[in-house]
Amino acid sequence: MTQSASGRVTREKHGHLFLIGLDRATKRNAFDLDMFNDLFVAYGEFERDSEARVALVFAHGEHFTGGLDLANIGPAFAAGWQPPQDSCDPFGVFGGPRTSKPVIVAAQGYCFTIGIELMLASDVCLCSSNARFAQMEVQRGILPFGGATLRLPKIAGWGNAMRWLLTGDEFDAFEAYRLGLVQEVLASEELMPRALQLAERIAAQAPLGVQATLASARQAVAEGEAAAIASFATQVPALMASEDAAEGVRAMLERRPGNFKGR
Ligand SMILES: CC(C)(COP(=O)([O-])OP(=O)(O)OC[C@H]1O[C@@H](n2cnc3c(N)ncnc32)[C@H](O)[C@@H]1OP(=O)(O)O)[C@@H](O)C(=O)NCCC(=O)NCCSC(=O)C[C@@H](O)C[N+](C)(C)C
Repeated sequence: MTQSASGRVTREKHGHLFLIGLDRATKRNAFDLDMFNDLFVAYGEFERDSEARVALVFAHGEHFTGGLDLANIGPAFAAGWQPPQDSCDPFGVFGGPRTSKPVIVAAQGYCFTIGIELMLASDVCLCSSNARFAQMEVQRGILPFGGATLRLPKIAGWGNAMRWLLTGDEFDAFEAYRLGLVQEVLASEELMPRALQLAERIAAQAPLGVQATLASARQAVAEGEAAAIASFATQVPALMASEDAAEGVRAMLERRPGNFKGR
């Protein structure tokens, strides 16, 4: 396991998995500027790591995050914060590229504001049954500018999103499931084993196919179906000509799992 420059974000590799851990547990993993920057850097490392196929973001300690450490980070935003060099944007709203590979989030305990927004920008999210969520910016005199206004109405529907965005009230794991924010609710001790299992399952699939699937779905959501359909013209021939597509056919005929290389 390696630590980020500030010691706030751990990185660990398990085969094709890239584990990113929020590590400021004594402060309920509240994001100060160092931690915020380090998360961007960790996503950049994941993106550039040719062996890493899936990232799993989790939190050390009992809570995912208590949100932004406003006193520390507020001035940086007021001064026009810019992403660190060679980083990727975990939220997809702060500038810089997003990672092209899938990200799974496993959350427990408090999962406030930026924690929800990290989930909304990720691909599959799990939480433990003790998780508590709140997008509480309106209680702090600001708005959720980390993606919740863009994405929660899309996944949860207008009224469901406004119920929580306009009050900042807390909601529980089962409401998060109903809203579509998380795909599974688990007992605390099952959270990480299940998240790892799911990450392994995705990592075992053909990487180029996984990334193309993600890119196509993202494009359809952001730019509409016509744009995503137009991209098939380049995506499909490139994938069909890949070594992994040939291996996929061989594996099917030989009735065995594919052994994919990502090329
Ligand atoms: C999370 C919490 C419910 C936990 O309560 P607890 O009783 O279990 O623990 P605690 O004693 O309150 O906290 C433990 C330590 O953790 C610190 N801490 C907890 N949350 C923090 C936070 N958000 N910022 C800084 N420190 C925070 C506490 O100050 C404290 O530090 P200390 O031991 O040195 O006194 C409680 O601490 C709390 O309400 N924290 C504040 C939550 C909050 O207001 N978060 C900011 C919301 S606004 C926000 O996130 C901005 C966001 O919109 C930006 N973006 C759009 C980009 C996402």
